[in-house]
Amino acid sequence: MQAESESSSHARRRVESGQNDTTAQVIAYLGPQGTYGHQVAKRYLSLLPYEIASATRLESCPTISSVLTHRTATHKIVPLENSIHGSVTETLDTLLSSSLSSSSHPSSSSSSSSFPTPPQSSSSNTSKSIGDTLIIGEITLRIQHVLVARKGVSLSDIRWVRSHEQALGQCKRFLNSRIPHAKTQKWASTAGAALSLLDDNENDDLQLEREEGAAICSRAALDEVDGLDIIAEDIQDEPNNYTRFLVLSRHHSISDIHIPQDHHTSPTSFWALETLSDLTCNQTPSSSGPSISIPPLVAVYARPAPPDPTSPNERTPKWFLVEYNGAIKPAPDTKGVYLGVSSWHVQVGDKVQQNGTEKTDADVALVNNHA
Ligand SMILES: O=C(O)C(=O)Cc1ccccc1
Repeated sequence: MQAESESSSHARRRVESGQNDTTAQVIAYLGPQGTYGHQVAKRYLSLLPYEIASATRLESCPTISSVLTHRTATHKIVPLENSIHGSVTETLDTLLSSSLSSSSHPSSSSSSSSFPTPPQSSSSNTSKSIGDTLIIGEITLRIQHVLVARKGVSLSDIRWVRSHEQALGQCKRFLNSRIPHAKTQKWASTAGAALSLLDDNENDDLQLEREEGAAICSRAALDEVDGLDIIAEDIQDEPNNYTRFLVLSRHHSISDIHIPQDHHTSPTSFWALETLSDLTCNQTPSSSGPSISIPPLVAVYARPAPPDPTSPNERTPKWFLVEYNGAIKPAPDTKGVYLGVSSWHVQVGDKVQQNGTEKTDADVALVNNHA
């Protein structure tokens, strides 16, 4: 593992002074090995200073929510959004539900308060955020999917395809045009779906025939298993297909966060909000009405919230994950729950040069093409 000089000496000082117990570092990711999350976790590990990386292990979790609610992980990797299929709903739902609830969010009922003003301690009102971890950075991974099946199975045999719902959504065009009769089945992860094709004892409600099944996963998933072949490659709807993964860490204080060299970007802050009116701040009365200032928004991700039993006829309530430009740290009267600042960004995989023409079905490479 390559150490980065500046950060390594910083880390060494911390290790020597006993500030950090580097023996218990865990990076939790959506497993099993061979998922996209696993690739990102390995990349993140390679960015850590040597002293920290050598005392850090990767830990596979069965679902995205179990990554985020992992009690002891010091680092967590979760997908946030994809350039083709959009938000990763399980990530949003877990971030929002573990941060927001009427009992754990006393400020939600107050009618006016000022928006978070710059910094004090970043952990002051964050105790209910995801296991005391905060967002610290992000890694964007280029995603190229393959279709895999048991050895000897060809595309014309396929009657069902299983994968993570993001992967199924990113390959819709291929699925609809090449195997339109195939049923799709959501699975917890891409690599998990691939592995399941080999499991003869799997309790399968749909009674699916193994020889008629395929899974969408990364090429790397096949490094971990024997018995599967690639039957089509590069099957995502766009060659430029990217997923943005969040990196969360226990090390909240800026002096403890390792910022990979050359990867600084303008910071963005993440907040969980119960209502969009919590966006407003600094409401100062004036002759023309209240002037409302909202920090520059990068994105608002909305998800259904649990229904409110006291007003059953309300429109479906929503919760929001909001991303602001800048490092906006919590103040005591802050509305919403602070989830951290992404202060660095690593891009894995180059952008594909496109000549402006749309990808056709013929561009999808079929391997063992008996279709
Ligand atoms: O299932 C995986 O491999 C994941 O890491 C989740 C995912 C699935 C598809 C695209 C990006 C992330």
